[in-house]
Amino acid sequence: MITVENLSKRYGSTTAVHEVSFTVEPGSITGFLGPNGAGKSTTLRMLTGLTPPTSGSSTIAGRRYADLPNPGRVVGVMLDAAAQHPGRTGRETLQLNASLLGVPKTRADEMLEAVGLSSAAKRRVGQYSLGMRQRLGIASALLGDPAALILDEPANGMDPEGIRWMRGLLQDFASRGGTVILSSHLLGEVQATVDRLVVIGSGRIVANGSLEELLAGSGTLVRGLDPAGLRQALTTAGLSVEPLHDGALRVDATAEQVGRAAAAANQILIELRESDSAGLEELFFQLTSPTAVAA
Ligand SMILES: Nc1ncnc2c1ncn2[C@@H]1O[C@H](COP(=O)(O)OP(=O)(O)OP(=O)(O)O)[C@@H](O)[C@H]1O
Repeated sequence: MITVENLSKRYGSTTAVHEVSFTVEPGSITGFLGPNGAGKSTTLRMLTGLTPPTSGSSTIAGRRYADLPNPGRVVGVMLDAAAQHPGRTGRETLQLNASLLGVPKTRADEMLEAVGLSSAAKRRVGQYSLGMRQRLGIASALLGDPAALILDEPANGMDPEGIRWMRGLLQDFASRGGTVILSSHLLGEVQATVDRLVVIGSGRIVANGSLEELLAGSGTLVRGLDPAGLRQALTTAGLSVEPLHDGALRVDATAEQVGRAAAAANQILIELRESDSAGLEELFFQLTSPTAVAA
């Protein structure tokens, strides 16, 4: 289990992370979602002892990262796949990391196999694509056979096939009781992979729950020919309405309730969809927009 309690980080007058708290349970994959600059990397760096927090604390398997005697055997970390030494081959990279961790060097080839890089084992990392470096980073994180994984933007640079592959690998890891947190700035990239979401905007947690809960909470999206008239009609019908951009409205009701209320007021609908991923994406943008966070 990973716990984060009231973590804050200030850089001078900039608050990068403000009182962030959440837990990541074993057997689950949590997506840590937020736009660029939201505070994801800073939070993950604090969690892995690379950045000292201004206040607050975090633990992995019940201990602070700095107190883990051999952290790589407890938690696999990939924060910057591009940071691997470009002059070493994939195999050398993993063999070196294996010796640092105190695991047999043979683990290197096993992990290369596990991430589909066996045929590129002897190539220099500098010649790897970003997607291949992500795979190598994941292999490196898995070397110590840890119970938890912390991955910063692992899908970045991966093609759809790579993302599908990663999904299978992480779901298998979690199904064996592993704890996974992975960050992303794109909901669509991780939506099919994660069970839970922690959404961060401008350094603050703005949503936290299972994908199901958040989907249900995203309500119904509706758009009408006459946005103001439609809003009025829905409000009059007693429904809770939140205007989104482009004249769309988010309503805390089923599509049928929205359709009926609109029909009763002779409002013409041009779009009506219930709590699907598009609705969640919209909600995500709403939640993380600077104005929403400031409100
Ligand atoms: N070392 C630093 N010094 C000063 N400000 C920093 C430092 N590191 C991060 N920040 C600021 O903290 C905020 C959060 O940055 P962070 O990198 O954690 O965001 P992020 O969600 O990971 O974004 P991205 O997806 O772009 O990596 C940003 O405003 C950033 O400019």
